[in-house]
Amino acid sequence: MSDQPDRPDHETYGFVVVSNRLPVDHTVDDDGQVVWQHSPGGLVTALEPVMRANDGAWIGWAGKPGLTFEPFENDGINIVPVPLSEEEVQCYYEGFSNDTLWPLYHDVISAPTFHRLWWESYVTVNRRFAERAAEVAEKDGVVWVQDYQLQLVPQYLRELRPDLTIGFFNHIPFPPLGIFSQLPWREKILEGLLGADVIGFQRADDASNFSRSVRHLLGYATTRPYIDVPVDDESASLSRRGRRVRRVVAKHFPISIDSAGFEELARRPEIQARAREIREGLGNPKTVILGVDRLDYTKGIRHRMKAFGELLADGRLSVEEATLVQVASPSRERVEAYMDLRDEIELTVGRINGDYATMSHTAISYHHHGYPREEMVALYLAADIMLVTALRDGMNLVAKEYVAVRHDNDGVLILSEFAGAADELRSALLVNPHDIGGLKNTIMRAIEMPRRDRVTRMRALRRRVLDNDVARWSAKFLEALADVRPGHRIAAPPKSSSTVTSSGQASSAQAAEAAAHRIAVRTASSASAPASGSAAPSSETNA
Ligand SMILES: O=P(O)(O)OC[C@H]1O[C@H](O[C@H]2O[C@H](CO)[C@@H](O)[C@H](O)[C@H]2O)[C@H](O)[C@@H](O)[C@@H]1O
Ligand SMILES: O=c1ccn([C@@H]2O[C@H](COP(=O)(O)OP(=O)(O)O)[C@@H](O)[C@H]2O)c(=O)[nH]1
Repeated sequence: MSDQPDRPDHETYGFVVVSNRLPVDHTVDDDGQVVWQHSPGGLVTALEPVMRANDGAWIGWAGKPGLTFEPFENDGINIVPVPLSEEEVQCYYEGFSNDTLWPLYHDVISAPTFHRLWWESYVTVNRRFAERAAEVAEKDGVVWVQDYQLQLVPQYLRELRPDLTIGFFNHIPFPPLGIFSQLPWREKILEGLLGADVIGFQRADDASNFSRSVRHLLGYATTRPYIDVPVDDESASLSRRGRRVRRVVAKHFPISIDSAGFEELARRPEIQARAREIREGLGNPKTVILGVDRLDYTKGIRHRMKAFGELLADGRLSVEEATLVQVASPSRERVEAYMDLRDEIELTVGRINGDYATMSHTAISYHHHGYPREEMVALYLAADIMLVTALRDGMNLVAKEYVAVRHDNDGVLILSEFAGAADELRSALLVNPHDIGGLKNTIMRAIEMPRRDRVTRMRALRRRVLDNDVARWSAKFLEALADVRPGHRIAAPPKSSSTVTSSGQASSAQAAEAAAHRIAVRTASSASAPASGSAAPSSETNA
């Protein structure tokens, strides 16, 4: 156990976020210049505004193997990179994280692979992230660990720095006991997570699945939302069974987006003009249907194409009436299941377009590309129907973004009941994507829905998304952390991002303020870092 020295010889922070991915990826452009590009996925979308509002540090991997960087500042965020070797990218990231845990935690839609070597790499990398967090966290600080790639970090970090308050948030589903039990290292994963003070999940079902696994596999007592973890510490509190325990909270905190930020973009004239241009480019079909996903087998892209293709085949739709725009942003491209999926989808797009497209209208406008936020907002504005058909999804922020930008109160959201967002967005048209007949009927219902009904539904959806934004999510999580360690001084500053709710109130600010009253706010020490975006690689490494 190495407690943080009172005066470390490097920058430390009162609030530290640890995630596999940093908000920026290291890329090199055609002229050989280093460009820090926005990283893919919802985790980054959600955490960026939280980090911008707080003077903390973000620890993570820069998305390329073999590179080491000094800490730097990018766009107002202090970045502390953790290196991964080529072998670790293969075994820890592509292997254990994305070919073992990802399919296992998403209903085994694809078969998970179990390799002992991958597990060993996962352990090694989790230790490295924990050690880096132990170095940069201020005494009595808050460390907030993110997602399934880092489930052992809370335990290792607690061993290294018992003074810290540790949170963990799982962005993907937590599977039912029957599925989780397949994992050869299941107890180790549970023990790893239980190093945290608060373990957050997207849905109430995820939290219940986790508590049930703890009860059955570790035999610890659970009383929702608490889990009593036995400890060898005479100062720890006594449980009802007379054992010394540390009390951990496991509950749901549905993640969200910077709703006001998205709405603000949608009100810009140039983005509205771009939306019109997109529709014109598609030949002005009566209805534009939009899908936006990482190219991932959990997203049900095949199912939605099957449904759309059948509607064209049945003659219930024509390409003049409806175009499906599918953005499939590149993801995990070296994992076999993702390569197979890409082949299958692109074959399907080719077939459907070959059969039904005309010289003036395409059936599916397919884009294997990652777009910047402004273009995403223009696409959302251009779309009459947003089609989210995930077979299983932690949350699905795309659904919330679509709602946030529709300040005209128009547009229809079709949402899979297997996406976490379906727990909150009950006024969407909810679908079971496995039921292709039902999906086809729902698409037709959305196309034919009278404006009055569309507006009623969209208004209700917007209330949810504007009131429950990402600042409120982080404030609630940090508040739960503060409650778990009463009397313990927490150095996290939970400031809010600027947000106005549908009712015109500063909801996130209020939530954050409430949290702030319960937490002794202390300003984190500031980072001395190279100028914004100017980090230079200090060495090549095979970490
Ligand atoms: O980092 P990658 O391997 O490229 O993957 C991108 C991210 O995908 C996952 O996102 C999840 O988090 C979202 C926000 O909570 C949620 O809406 C979505 O349902 C999840 O799938 C993954 O969990 C992240 O760790 C990845 O960075
Ligand atoms: O071309 C794209 C495709 C997606 N996204 C963003 O990626 C995130 C996807 O998050 P979601 O929770 O829907 O799914 P995930 O990819 O995290 O599983 C959303 O913020 C999208 O706006 C983006 O910026 N550009």
